Amino acid sequence: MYQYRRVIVKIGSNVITQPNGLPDQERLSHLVDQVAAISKQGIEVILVSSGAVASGRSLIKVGDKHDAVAARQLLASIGQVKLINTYAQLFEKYDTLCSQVLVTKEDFRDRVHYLNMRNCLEILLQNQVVPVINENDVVSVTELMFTDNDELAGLIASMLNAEALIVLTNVDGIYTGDPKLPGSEVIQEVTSEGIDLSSFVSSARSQFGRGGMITKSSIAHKVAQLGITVHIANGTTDDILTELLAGKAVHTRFVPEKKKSGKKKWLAHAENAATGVVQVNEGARSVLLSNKASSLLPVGIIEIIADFKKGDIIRILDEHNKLIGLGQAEYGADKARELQGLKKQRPLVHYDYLYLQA
Ligand SMILES: Nc1ncnc2c1ncn2[C@@H]1O[C@H](COP(=O)(O)OP(=O)(O)O)[C@@H](O)[C@H]1O
Ligand SMILES: N[C@@H](CCC(=O)OP(=O)(O)O)C(=O)O
Repeated sequence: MYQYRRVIVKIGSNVITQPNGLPDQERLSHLVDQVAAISKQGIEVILVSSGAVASGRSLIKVGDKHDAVAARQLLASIGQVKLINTYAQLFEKYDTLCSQVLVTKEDFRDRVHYLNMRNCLEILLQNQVVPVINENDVVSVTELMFTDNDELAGLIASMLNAEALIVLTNVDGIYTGDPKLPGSEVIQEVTSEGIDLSSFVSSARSQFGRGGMITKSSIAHKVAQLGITVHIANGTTDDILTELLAGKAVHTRFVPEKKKSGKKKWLAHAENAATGVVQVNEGARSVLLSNKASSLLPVGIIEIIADFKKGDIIRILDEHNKLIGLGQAEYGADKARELQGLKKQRPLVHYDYLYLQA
């Protein structure tokens, strides 16, 4: 039995799309029934729902004169109207309002913008509204795109301090091999020191999925590291949400580590907003990655690789150029070069504004 107060539920394209590419209205309706049931238990639910492109396919035939990006924009822009209206009608049966929130990666880059979005979502939840979030496919093309809605769901779970992220896909969880092969089994629990999933997870994606299990498992790892439980389960299984929360559904659960602060959660997803890059020596690396709460001190810095200003987000590399963390700089690159290698100097990044990943 899982006791959660706030849960993000991500619904993948394949869960609500029929094999012919059209929306699966029955599945959508059953999922809303389940969301209504768990909301009645006092759990706040936020939906991150794919399905705009699929819904668009049911309304318009895209000629081959458009490239893939234009076709996706066309289908998603038309389809989102149908998708959100379907949700609104389904929630109306429970006297529940839902809302539409369309975002791009840019919305998470700037902290003020990020906080504005978070405030709006909190106000919606305070008014018992179910936010239905999706990527704004009309404007987020190429570099502005999330890898897929798994990444978006991870960002939202971190932003709203959810206790759990439930990722609904079209398989029971992460398998020990190709889910279609008879010998493959569902991996039911994943811990940070546990098995390396990369040998099990192939780049294969389902018919309408975008990210595949590779993005799902890497996002799940990162979110669990921030202290949020991640469940990957089969959204096409009847009663999956209610059964999972009751501890009865076979699925993959990522065990959460110690809860990180809101600022650290924001930093964890902020690599795209980073400007500066600094390289630290082995001594600094081992202190930073130890369980001791340490700030990044100039004595451990061996090179300022890319410039930055006070307050910027910087990437922290070890001697092998591996990213070990992200942090907010207390002062700019010029000052950092002056203090580089010196003892007893002000930290470049204070511990509270430092996110580290082994
Ligand atoms: N080890 C694995 N276990 C389970 N699924 C896997 C694995 N490796 C690859 N996959 C594929 O990942 C797909 C789910 O990801 P994706 O297609 O992005 O779905 P969604 O639309 O839910 O995001 C599965 O349908 C399966 O084909
Ligand atoms: N914004 C897109 C979402 C695409 C996407 O991320 O799909 P999936 O990998 O199935 O979650 C849509 O609504 O179709």
